[in-house]
Amino acid sequence: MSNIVLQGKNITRDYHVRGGLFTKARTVHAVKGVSFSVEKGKTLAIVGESGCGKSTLARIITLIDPATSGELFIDGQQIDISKAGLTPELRRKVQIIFQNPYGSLNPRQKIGDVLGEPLLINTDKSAGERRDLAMKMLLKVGLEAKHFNRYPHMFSGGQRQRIAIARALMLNPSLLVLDEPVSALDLSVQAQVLNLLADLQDEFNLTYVFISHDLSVVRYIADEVMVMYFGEAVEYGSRDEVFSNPQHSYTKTLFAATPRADVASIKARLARKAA
Ligand SMILES: Nc1ncnc2c1ncn2[C@@H]1O[C@H](COP(=O)(O)OP(=O)(O)OP(=O)(O)O)[C@@H](O)[C@H]1O
Repeated sequence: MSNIVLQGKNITRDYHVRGGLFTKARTVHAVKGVSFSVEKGKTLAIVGESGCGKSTLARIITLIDPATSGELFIDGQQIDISKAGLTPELRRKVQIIFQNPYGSLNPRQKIGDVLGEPLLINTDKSAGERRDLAMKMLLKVGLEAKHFNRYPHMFSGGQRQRIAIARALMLNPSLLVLDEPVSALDLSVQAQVLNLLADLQDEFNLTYVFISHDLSVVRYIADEVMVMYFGEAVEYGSRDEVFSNPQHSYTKTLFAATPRADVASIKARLARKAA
């Protein structure tokens, strides 16, 4: 059996922007024929500067937005990406985590209910089973039992991202798309959340697509790296290949502009934790 969880072939997305009083109508080629594949238990990082098309690609992979053309396969099954919307089966398999989880947490819902909701909607588990599984997951992501009955505003940014991760895992997905998941967090909290993601990946054999503009984070988390530039994948390979021998002039410029201190700091923290 193939070990590929996610495969994209020639994915393209054009946006038609209507003209205004002083501007002409135009087409934005946000994603231009991008292909990739990710094996089970591995992380593909998609990196590039603002506007390069990485979020558009994340929204296509999670069927939040349709593609203009191209093919997408999840667990070997071809998905119709010409229109948006996940089927119930795919909703179990594919989950997305955004930069700011607060926007997707209902301020009037207690965390226990936030975590139980995917089970309520997608399974026929009893209230007691949902409660037990929600509590288990809460502890798994490093939160405490006392947090179960608290509301989203009572948590820090890092804790909210842990809640979002816990909620995403409630249905045992095979693929997690993480769109700038640590960008809004302080560096020390970033390291903790990255560490948690790495632990969960090991434990559940999760597959990640990790979208980031931050090379130091990508260097830590990725197995494979795809660099996007104006909608195109200009570089694609294993992390070590891409970082040690970048081929495209854009990648070289991007790397030259990245401070190395961040990587060292994150690694040092992770090493301390592991010790
Ligand atoms: N709904 C839309 N309508 C028109 N153009 C869009 C739309 N969404 C994105 N774009 C354009 O598509 C291109 C890619 O945008 P996208 O958000 O995917 O980039 P990004 O690399 O994720 O940037 P950022 O990190 O700032 O979100 C940009 O030029 C953007 O302006």
